[in-house]
Amino acid sequence: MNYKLRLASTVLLINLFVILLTATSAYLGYRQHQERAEITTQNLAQALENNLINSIRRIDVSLLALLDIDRIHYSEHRKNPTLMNGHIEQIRARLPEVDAIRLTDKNGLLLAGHDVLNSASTNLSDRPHFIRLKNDPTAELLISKPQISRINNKWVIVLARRVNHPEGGFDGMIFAALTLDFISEQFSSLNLGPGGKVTLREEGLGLIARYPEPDTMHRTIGNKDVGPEKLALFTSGKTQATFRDKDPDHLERTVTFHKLQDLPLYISVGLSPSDYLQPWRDDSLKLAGIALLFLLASIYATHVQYRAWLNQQKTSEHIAHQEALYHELVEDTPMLVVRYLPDTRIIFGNTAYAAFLGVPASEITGKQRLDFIPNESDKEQIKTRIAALTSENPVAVHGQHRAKGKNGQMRWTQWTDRAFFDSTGKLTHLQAIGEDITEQKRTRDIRAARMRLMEFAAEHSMNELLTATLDEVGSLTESTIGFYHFLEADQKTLTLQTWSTRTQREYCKAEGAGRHYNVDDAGIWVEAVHLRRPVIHNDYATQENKRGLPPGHAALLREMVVPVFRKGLIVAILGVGNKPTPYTDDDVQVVSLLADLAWDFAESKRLEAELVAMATTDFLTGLFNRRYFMKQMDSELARLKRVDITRAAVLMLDLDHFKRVNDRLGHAAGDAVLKHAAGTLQGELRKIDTAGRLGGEEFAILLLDADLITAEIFAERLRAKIANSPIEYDGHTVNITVSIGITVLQVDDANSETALSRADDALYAAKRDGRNRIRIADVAGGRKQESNLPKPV
Ligand SMILES: Nc1nc2c(ncn2[C@@H]2O[C@H](COP(=O)(O)OP(=O)(O)OP(=O)(O)O)[C@@H](O)[C@H]2O)c(=O)[nH]1
Repeated sequence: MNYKLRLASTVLLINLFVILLTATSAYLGYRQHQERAEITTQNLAQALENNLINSIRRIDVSLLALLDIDRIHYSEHRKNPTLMNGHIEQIRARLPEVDAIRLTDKNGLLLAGHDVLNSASTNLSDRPHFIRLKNDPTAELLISKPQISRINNKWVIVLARRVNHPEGGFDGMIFAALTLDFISEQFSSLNLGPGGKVTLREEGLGLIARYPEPDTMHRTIGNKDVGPEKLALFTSGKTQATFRDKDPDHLERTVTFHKLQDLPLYISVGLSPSDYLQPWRDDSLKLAGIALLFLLASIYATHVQYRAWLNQQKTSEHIAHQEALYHELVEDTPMLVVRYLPDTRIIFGNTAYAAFLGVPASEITGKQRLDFIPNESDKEQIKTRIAALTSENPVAVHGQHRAKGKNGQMRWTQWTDRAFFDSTGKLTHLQAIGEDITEQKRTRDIRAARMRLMEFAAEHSMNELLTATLDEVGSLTESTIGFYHFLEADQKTLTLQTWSTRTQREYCKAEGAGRHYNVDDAGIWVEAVHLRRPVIHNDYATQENKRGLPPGHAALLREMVVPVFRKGLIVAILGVGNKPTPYTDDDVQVVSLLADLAWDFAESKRLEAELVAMATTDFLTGLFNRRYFMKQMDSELARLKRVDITRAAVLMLDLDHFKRVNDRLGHAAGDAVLKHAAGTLQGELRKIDTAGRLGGEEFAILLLDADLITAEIFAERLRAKIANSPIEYDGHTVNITVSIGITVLQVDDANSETALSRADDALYAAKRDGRNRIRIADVAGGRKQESNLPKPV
């Protein structure tokens, strides 16, 4: 049942009940007043009956007494009837209701009694009661119909008795006359109310007396008009009844109709409902008024209530609509939405949030938001953020923290928390909207790491760069172990390259850098090479193929190794280990990216080194080329010019009769001789010295911190070494010698070429002088000097 119908029926029922109650109460009141009226009429009728009967009995007794007196004094009274008057007056004085008592003779002529003397000729023989008394010797007291007295013209009724002659026979009538006025007066003493009515009727229903008396009373005396009820009752012979009747005067009354015992008189007492029901009417009207007021009040209250309900309905609908919109919005958004209480108990989490946590949406409510945040510092951070929200400062707060996502994965999330307060300023709940920024953060972190590594690469060696890469990978994946090893093109030989700083510090007690390692001899950490894909061992202890760890290696909980591919071949592997939580595909992505980057850096470092080498080195002998050698000389000469205290010697060398080797044994043999000579030469140098091949079979040496004497000693040692180191080539023993020209750099030298040509001149001198010997340039005047050292044999 809808509210409207329920409200209407409730109010209707209440009102029906009130109306019923009012009606019942009114009806009962009516019944009570009606019954009371009936009882009152009965009591009044009874009282009147008693009064009248008493009077009549007293009058009758008085008449009988007078008859007795008359019988005793019969003869005297008949002789002088006035004698009787004294007795009559004496008795009448005790009967105030009686107007007159009189005596007639047998012919109806008045003999004695009140005013009889003045009306002696009055004859009553025609009166019906006289005739009846005359004719009926057994007649008792007779009551006449109302009649007008022939003596004083008053309306009276007469109570008469037969007078018998002492010797028998009718001898007249004694009677008492009651004025109707007197009876009416008796009635007037009753309090019947304005509509009340009392009547006395004789046996033929003729009216004797009535109260209130109408103005035309004399015309209504003897009137037999009665109400239908009364008539029916009378006809049925009943002597007493109480009923509602409508009188000929058209007034309805409650009437008690009573026959006066054995007397031929009927008394009727009627009370008008308009009188006795007046208090009931007043009460009922009041009650009805109250009921009406209640009805109106209830209708008004219902109306107000209904309006309020309608408003409430509208508000509820509006709120429900807003709620639906909010839920739709919140459920459709890919953002994570969670509403929670100040103690972080969740009251709502959207689908995206549930999916993020990997918890069924239905189970989220009631859980603590902090339960999904494993990191203690993050928890503290959130509590601080919540505390910062007050009703005075209700702005949203932003922050990032880690959260335990689906399958226990650690995810980075970014949140905006907003607080809601009630009207008293009390914090009721909070709403946080967030997103999973793990990918973004990873991309950002990787980009930052790349930038750092690129900067780092410019200033550091390949190995330093690889270590730095491993340190970055370690912090991105929360790993405490990291290693980077190269794989040769045979895909079998690993070259142990480097480890992360932390690994070197905490784990790798065994030295292994540069060691070659056969893939087939390695443990499961090289599975990535066998399987040619990234491999994760999240529970290292349960792995069957592990071969154990070298002594001094800390326990390995879990590891992940990714291969680096170039042109279909694995060129390197990067491994990490001991992350506190399991490694995931996300880690593979991070590690792969940086491993690749590291390889590219390593490659470019290698190429760079190659290019440098190519630019400075003679490809056949491995000595520096002419350009580089001259550059070294330039810088040394510049230093000399700058400081003027440094010393440097320059040696020019040329193999003797080298052409013959070529001619005799071929060009390859010549190359071999050149290499051999270069090797011997290089072997004699200190680290600070520089040797270069200037072209063909011509070499040069720059000896730092050396004067002519030192240079000469060195040159001689070199000459002797070469001369005494024949080379075996293709079954031939090739003996070679070398001629050397020496000079020193001088502040005055215009450039390197100046010094070099001086040495070259000395060399030419050595050749000219017979080869396999040393000549020193005359630095002062450019004169060639022969060496003081022993001559070659
Ligand atoms: N095998 C070989 N021969 C070279 C190379 N560069 C130059 N030569 C040869 O070295 C020889 C140099 O000959 P020459 O300049 O006549 O000098 P020589 O035969 O050593 O005689 P002297 O210097 O006078 O003792 C030439 O035959 C060049 O072809 C090289 O890189 N390899």
